[in-house]
Amino acid sequence: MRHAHTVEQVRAAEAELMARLPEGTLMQRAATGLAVAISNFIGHVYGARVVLLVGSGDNGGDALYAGEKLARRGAGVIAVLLSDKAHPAGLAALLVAGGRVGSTEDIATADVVVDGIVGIGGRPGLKPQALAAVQAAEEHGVPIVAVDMPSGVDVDTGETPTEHVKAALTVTFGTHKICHLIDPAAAACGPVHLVEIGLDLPPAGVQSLQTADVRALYPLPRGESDKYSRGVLGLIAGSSQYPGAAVIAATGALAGPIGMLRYIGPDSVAEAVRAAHPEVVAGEGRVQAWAVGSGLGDELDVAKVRELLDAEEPVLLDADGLKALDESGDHDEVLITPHAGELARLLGVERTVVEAERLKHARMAAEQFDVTVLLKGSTTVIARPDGEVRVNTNATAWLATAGAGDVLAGLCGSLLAGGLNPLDAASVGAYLHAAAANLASAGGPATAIQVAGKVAEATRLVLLEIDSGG
Ligand SMILES: NC(=O)C1=CN([C@@H]2O[C@H](COP(=O)(O)OP(=O)(O)OC[C@H]3O[C@@H](n4cnc5c(N)ncnc54)[C@H](O)[C@@H]3O)[C@@H](O)[C@H]2O)[C@@H](O)CC1
Ligand SMILES: [K+]
Repeated sequence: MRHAHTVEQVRAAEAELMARLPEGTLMQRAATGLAVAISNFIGHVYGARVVLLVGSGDNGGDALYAGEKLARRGAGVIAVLLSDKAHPAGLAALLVAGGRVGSTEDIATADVVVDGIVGIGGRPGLKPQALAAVQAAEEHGVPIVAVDMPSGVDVDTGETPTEHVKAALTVTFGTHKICHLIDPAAAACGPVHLVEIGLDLPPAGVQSLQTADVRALYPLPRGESDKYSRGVLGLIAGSSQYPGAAVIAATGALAGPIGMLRYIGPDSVAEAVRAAHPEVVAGEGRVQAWAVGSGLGDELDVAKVRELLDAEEPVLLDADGLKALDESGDHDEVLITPHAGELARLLGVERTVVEAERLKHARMAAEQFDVTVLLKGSTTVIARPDGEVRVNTNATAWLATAGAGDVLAGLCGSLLAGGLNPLDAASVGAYLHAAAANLASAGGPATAIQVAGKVAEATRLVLLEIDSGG
């Protein structure tokens, strides 16, 4: 599990640890890890040209001490001081090691720029001198390694209301922060490298499943399992307008853990589903969970969906089905899978607002409708009504293709029917969906059906303990 803590949690853990260690120990741990990560990033140290952007806080201190270590190994290190309060001991150490103070002009010929402008003490945005330095790096194509996080992002929300650094690598300390996992800030981090500094942290409110977590949660068939005990999913999807959605959702569902899929919908669509998957049973019967909504268009039967929402079986509500959701009733076992536009409609706000503040709106909808929300996007945010959040960060941008959401709905529905609770079904489903997309895409385009076709292989790799980069 990858954990992301709030600034307040990190500060408390740091204070507790600092009280037990000699002064400066934590910063030395951070700076040592940072220097190693920078040297790995540029591939050589001797003769490398490193420019540090140094703000007024300890984030700048980390950069200065890392610069000192690189200078001792023969790098040419130049500090651009963005404040007259740059960490005095760190600056002295850099100068003793042979580094020097320079200006924004030095950026043009640098191999790497180190962003020590602000860390967890920073407010969103960049002041003019910092912005000019960052723009110089961008203009000259010099990669930026961010210390702790790209300066200018909102650390605790992942929002980027104004100018911020776009890093090629982020080196963070002790734990991940929320901005590393939630877009749009996550997209500005590049790969995130975690340096352990020994913090003792409380449970995190935002987490991200890794391969081992998915393996531990996945519902496995047992020796005595039959098609019913493995779980039966009822699928209500597709319409004369969008028959393909039913076929694609069924493909996603059958790639999950269920023993049987029942399809309920117009005869012509049922025929298409059974032509693609002869094993599907058409018509009502006992199910362990429902997946409702993909491609229903205006054939949505609101009364029927509300009846299902009020019944005991877990329900996944997708796409057009979301129009049947209201705030009344007990929705403990309901999982909704909107994209930003659908969530915006549910909450009565603009889509752009949801895209800019994804964590906030996923949590808001979860609380307001008393459901688990899976907000689709480049990073998928899954929020429970009690505020617990899981994030899936590994999707390829090639997954933004028609029908991909139907695959996800079928797969998550299948996991619900297999016995997972909505939070686990959503997070395992999002992980395997992204892993399947990575296999299907392999760096190029892929259709939704091709993604669905790779879910079984992605699952096999997870169960065999092979990290497929999902
Ligand atoms: N506290 C610790 O034990 C450790 C801290 N570490 C580093 O220390 C950082 C936190 O240091 P600080 O608490 O000093 O905070 P920062 O280094 O984030 O800097 C805060 C300072 O920047 C100013 N500031 C805020 N927003 C700004 C903006 N947008 N533009 C320009 N200036 C702005 C504030 O007035 C404040 O003086 C961490 O992110 C991490 O890099 C690491 O060394 C690990 C150990
Ligand atoms: K930074």
